[in-house]
Amino acid sequence: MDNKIILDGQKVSTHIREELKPRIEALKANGVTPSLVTILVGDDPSSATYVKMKGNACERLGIKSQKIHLPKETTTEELLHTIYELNNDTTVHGILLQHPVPSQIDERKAFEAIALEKDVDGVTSWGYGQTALGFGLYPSCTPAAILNIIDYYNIQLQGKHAVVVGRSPILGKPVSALLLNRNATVTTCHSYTNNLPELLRQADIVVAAVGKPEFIKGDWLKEGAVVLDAGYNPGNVGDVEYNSCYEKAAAITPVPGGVGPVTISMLLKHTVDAAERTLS
Ligand SMILES: NC(=O)C1=CN([C@@H]2O[C@H](COP(=O)(O)OP(=O)(O)OC[C@H]3O[C@@H](n4cnc5c(N)ncnc54)[C@H](OP(=O)(O)O)[C@@H]3O)[C@@H](O)[C@H]2O)C=CC1
Ligand SMILES: Nc1nc(=O)c2c([nH]1)NC[C@@H]1CN(c3ccc(C(=O)N[C@@H](CCC(=O)O)C(=O)O)cc3)C=[N+]21
Repeated sequence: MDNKIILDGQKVSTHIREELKPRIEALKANGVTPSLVTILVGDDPSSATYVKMKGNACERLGIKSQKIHLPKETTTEELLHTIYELNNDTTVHGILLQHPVPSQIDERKAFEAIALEKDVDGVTSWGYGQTALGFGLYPSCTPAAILNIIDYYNIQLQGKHAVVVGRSPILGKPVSALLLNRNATVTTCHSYTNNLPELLRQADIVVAAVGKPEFIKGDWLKEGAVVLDAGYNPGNVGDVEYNSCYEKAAAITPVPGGVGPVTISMLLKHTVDAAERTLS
C-alpha cells in the first residue's frame, strides 16, 4: 500500500479560484464588483495576518476588499453599529468578523447582527441552522473547505464513520452537520470526551479541529484513515502530529497547504455568490 495521498489544498484552492474568474468578469460587465468587508477588533497579530491574507486573496482575483480595524476597547454596541451600517450598504456583499474578538464584546451578539445574505463566513445561527438542515446559502468556510477537499479527491463519505474532534460554532459543529448530511456516521468529540483514542481508532475519516498543536497522534488512528487537519497553530503546525499520522493515514492534509488556503477560497466563492444574488 504505497499509494498514500497528500491532500493538496493549494491545488484545490487554485481550481476553485480559476472557476471564479469568469464569474467575477461577468459581474463586472454588469456593473457589479464583488465586495467583502473584514472587521478586525483589537491588535492580535495572528488575526491581523489572517485578515491581511484574506484581503490579498480578494485583490488578486479582482474582488474589492475593505478592512475595518476597530480599537481593542470597542464595545459591543459600537461593533453592532458598524455591522448595521455594512448591512445597509448595498455595495457590500459579504461581511466577515474575525474571531476571536476582545473579551468585553459579546461575540455571539455581533455575529447574529450580520445580515443572513451577507453572512459569507457562515457565523449566524440562521446560517448554521440552514447548513445543519441541509440547505441555505453559506456554510462556514472551513467546514465547506473540508468538504471541497474530500470531493476534489473523490473520497466517499456514505456509510463511513467520521470522527470530528472539536465542536466550535464555526468549525466542529457545522463540519459534523455537513458530514452527516452526506450520509457519514458522525461522532463529534470535545473536551469532555472520555475515550478519544478509542473513538479515533474506529474512524474512517478524522477531522481535527481542536486548537492544540500536534494533539492527535498516529497511534490513535486506524490504518488507512483519511485525515483532515483544520488546525492552524503558531509555528504553522496543525492539530495532528503530522509524521506519525502520515504513517497511518491513506490520505492527509498538510499544514500549511491543506485546509487553510481552501478556507480562503470558500470565502471568495461565497462573496461572489452573494454578489451574483444581488443581480437576480
Ligand atoms: N484553517 C482555517 O481556516 C481555520 C483554522 N482554525 C483552526 O482550527 C482549530 C480549532 O479552531 P476553533 O474550532 O475555532 O477552536 P475552539 O477553541 O473554538 O474549539 C476547540 C474545540 O476543541 C475541543 N477540545 C479542546 N481540548 C480538547 C481535548 N483535549 N479533547 C477533545 N476536544 C478538545 C473543545 O471542546 P469544548 O467545546 O468542550 O471546549 C472545542 O470544542 C484551531 O487550531 C484554529 O486555529 C480555525 C478556523 C479556521
Ligand atoms: N470569523 C472567522 N472566520 C475564519 O475563517 C477564521 C477566523 N474567524 N479566525 C481565525 C481562523 C484562522 N483562519 C485561517 C485561514 C486561512 C489560513 C491559511 O491560509 N493558512 C495557510 C498558511 C498561510 C501562511 O501562514 O503563510 C496554509 O495553511 O497553507 C489559516 C488560518 C481562518 N479563521
